[in-house]
Amino acid sequence: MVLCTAQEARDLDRYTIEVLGMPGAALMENAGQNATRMLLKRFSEAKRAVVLSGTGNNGGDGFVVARSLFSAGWKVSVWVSGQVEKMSLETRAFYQVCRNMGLAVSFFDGDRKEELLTDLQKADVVVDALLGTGVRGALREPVRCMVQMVNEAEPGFVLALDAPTGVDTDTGAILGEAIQADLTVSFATWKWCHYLLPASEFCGEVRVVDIGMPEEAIHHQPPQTWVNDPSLWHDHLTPRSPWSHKGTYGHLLVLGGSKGMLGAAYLSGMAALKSGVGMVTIGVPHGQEASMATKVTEALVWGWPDEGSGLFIGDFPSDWEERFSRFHVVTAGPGLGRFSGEKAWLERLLHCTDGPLVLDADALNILSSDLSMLQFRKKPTILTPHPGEMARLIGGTVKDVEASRHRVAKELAEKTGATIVLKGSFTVIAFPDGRQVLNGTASPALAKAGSGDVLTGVLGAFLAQGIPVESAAPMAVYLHGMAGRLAVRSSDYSVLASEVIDNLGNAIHQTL
Ligand SMILES: NC(=O)C1=CN([C@@H]2O[C@H](COP(=O)(O)OP(=O)(O)OC[C@H]3O[C@@H](n4cnc5c(N)ncnc54)[C@H](O)[C@@H]3O)[C@@H](O)[C@H]2O)[C@@H](O)CC1
Ligand SMILES: Nc1ncnc2c1ncn2[C@@H]1O[C@H](COP(=O)(O)OP(=O)(O)O)[C@@H](O)[C@H]1O
Ligand SMILES: [K+]
Repeated sequence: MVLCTAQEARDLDRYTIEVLGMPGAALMENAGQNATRMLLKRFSEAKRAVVLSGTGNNGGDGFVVARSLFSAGWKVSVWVSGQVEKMSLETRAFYQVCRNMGLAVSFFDGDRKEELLTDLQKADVVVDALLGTGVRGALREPVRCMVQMVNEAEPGFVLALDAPTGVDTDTGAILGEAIQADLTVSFATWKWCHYLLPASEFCGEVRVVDIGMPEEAIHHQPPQTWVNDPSLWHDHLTPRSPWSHKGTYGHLLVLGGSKGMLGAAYLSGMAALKSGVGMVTIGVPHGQEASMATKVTEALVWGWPDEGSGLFIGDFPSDWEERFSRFHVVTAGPGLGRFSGEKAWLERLLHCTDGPLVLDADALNILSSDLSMLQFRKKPTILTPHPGEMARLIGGTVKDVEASRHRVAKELAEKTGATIVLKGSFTVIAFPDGRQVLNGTASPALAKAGSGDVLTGVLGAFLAQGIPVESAAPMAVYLHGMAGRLAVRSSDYSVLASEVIDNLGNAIHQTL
């Protein structure tokens, strides 16, 4: 499913209407009808509704909802935030239909506050059709006053059409005040405000409905962002062939597991094995080999120079060249630690890894000192920072990252040529060509140390199975999030990273 900026949504509408010849009124009718259907699913008995309509096309959707609820036997009153003369052509047509059918339509210019407030307080449902993607700047009167009154009246249920009035479609900022919705029905595509904070907290549940926009419009002018779902990568999640063997599914090297952080590399390695990779070698400092070997029996363990410290040192093992030719993918970071000679070590790793390379955790912190190291890479590099690591990579703060996570991820991907997986409650995957995928499958159960190490392993495993990064990254993030949800038995307080690993099989099975 596509995710649009306001401009992209306008371009899609324009192409559908002006090039494909679809009447704008038909789209508006579909939008209003499908939003009404969502409401009628929730309320089996006729209720009292107040519809607040603006003079733009969002208001037109509101008039369609008002008429449809009225026809379904609801008591409906409509309040309009401007004059008839200001209405767009289609909106005016649907306003006229409401008048012709005898619906109560009032105009609000700030004078009839008491009347509007009483109406809002009596309503079971308020439909917000004041502003949609056409909003510009801080709310002006009388819209601002109407928004404030809805929030004051605290109606039982608020349905917002396309977006709650008062949120900026593209930045997710609040334009002074915003309507607190219970349900937002978005038309044809997702919009950024449904994901970005603080706007997303005003949307309530978000459902996207079809408005009859032909797929052709989306193919003609593909937006830059997609919401993660299996249709993006399902072709690569195929049943395993009965003729396959371990060599079919790739060999992954996991580098990490320094003294005191053995568990991180273990989690990555186990997650990779549970995600179908054929073979895993875990590279740990020499002193850690025995402990790792007793912890994981299914992986090979390879000792790296450590000078007896249990930490990596800035050297490679003598047999690295011969070994490296056998690995299809390398992941480095979980439990890697910081060590002397680390920058030269990472530079060498970037040079000698001939396949995809996933960098996480301390590998990212080492990289932060000099992003130009990435310029040598010919094969895909994937960086999987959490917001703290991302802040170090861009030389900013976590606040900068969280205020605009999609923008910082896109900029870093374009600047470095790497794929960026910026983790969080909504993980953003940004590709160097500007495309992005936003993930919504995760769970706060994953907000616990070790979850990121699991993701690194899942991603490494899919890449090692030959899945291109454009599919492997969204696939790994989606299934990791789903496994996090499936791991919740009693409470999301209690989920362990190892339980997320145990549920990867269920997540894959449910998606296959
Ligand atoms: N034909 C189409 O293009 C379709 C559009 N659709 C609806 O149309 C909406 C977009 O319509 P529009 O582009 O007409 O825009 P809106 O209806 O979202 O808003 C435009 C109106 O809001 C006013 N306005 C903008 N910023 C304001 C502010 N800060 N304070 C007070 N008033 C403000 C403008 O003066 C204008 O009158 C979508 O969100 C969707 O709901 C749907 O009906 C589907 C089809
Ligand atoms: N509140 C949340 N909702 C959904 N996913 C989350 C949430 N908090 C964390 N996650 C996910 O959990 C993982 C945490 O990764 P990270 O912070 O690197 O952990 P660690 O390095 O300790 O393993 C990421 O995939 C992130 O997207
Ligand atoms: K709205």
